[in-house]
Amino acid sequence: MPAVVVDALRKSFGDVRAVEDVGFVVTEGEVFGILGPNGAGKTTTVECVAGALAPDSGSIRVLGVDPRRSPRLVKEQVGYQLQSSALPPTLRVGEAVDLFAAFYDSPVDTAEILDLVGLAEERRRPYGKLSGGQQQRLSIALALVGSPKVAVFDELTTGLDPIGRRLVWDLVDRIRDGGVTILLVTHYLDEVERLCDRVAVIDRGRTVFVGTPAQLRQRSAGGAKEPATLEDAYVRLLGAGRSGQKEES
Ligand SMILES: Nc1ncnc2c1ncn2[C@@H]1O[C@H](COP(=O)(O)OP(=O)(O)OP(=O)(O)O)[C@@H](O)[C@H]1O
Repeated sequence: MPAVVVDALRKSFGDVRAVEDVGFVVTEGEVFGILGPNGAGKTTTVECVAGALAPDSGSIRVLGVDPRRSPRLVKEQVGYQLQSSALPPTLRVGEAVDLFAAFYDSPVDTAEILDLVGLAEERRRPYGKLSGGQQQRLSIALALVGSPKVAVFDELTTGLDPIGRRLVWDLVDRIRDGGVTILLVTHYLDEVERLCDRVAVIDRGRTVFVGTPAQLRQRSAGGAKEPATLEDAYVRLLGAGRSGQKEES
């Protein structure tokens, strides 16, 4: 059974059509990247998958379950990484994990999860005193507290230094090795190459590509010379959909 199936998803906010027609299938156990320009509809899509938003139309299945029909079941199966700024600065690391653990019937052990994300030593530190990388790793811990089968990470490494990014990448590897399927919204093509088995590219609310990073390169080569980097291939793919707009040199 696929972990996540999104088909013909559509979602508007008032007059703004955030998602027009998005579809993809995520296989169990893979790290699936979601790419696209600012405002393309990536966060709206994953919020629908996590059951945080109700789609206007289209269908979503998470491990075979429709989040609209069984929101509680899906919320138990999906760990959604909270935007880090949402926590009060005086809340201690261990308290934050205990607080989130209280929402689940059988949460993971606080010490175990802090050990996994490398924050065992920071258990008594207030959230506001953590570095950006530590805050991100805490947000990952909070997403995993309920032992989800699917984890959704939205711009996990934005603003982190190279060492912090690598720590988070290693952590994503370990979470995948633990059998969790991961949806990863990102703007970084090096991150995609490092972590993702397959990606969906969303542009102006529509899926314009689904496949492996290698297929993304091949597709945008289109007979011409293969793009030098995955980022070149991605820019070329999106540029092709923008007639009348020229890339700046
Ligand atoms: N709650 C909301 N109310 C009104 N408009 C919204 C809301 N959430 C998103 N939008 C709009 O929907 C569109 C898609 O937003 P979304 O956040 O899904 O894009 P994104 O691809 O995640 O962008 P980014 O890469 O900048 O995070 C944008 O035009 C955005 O302004």
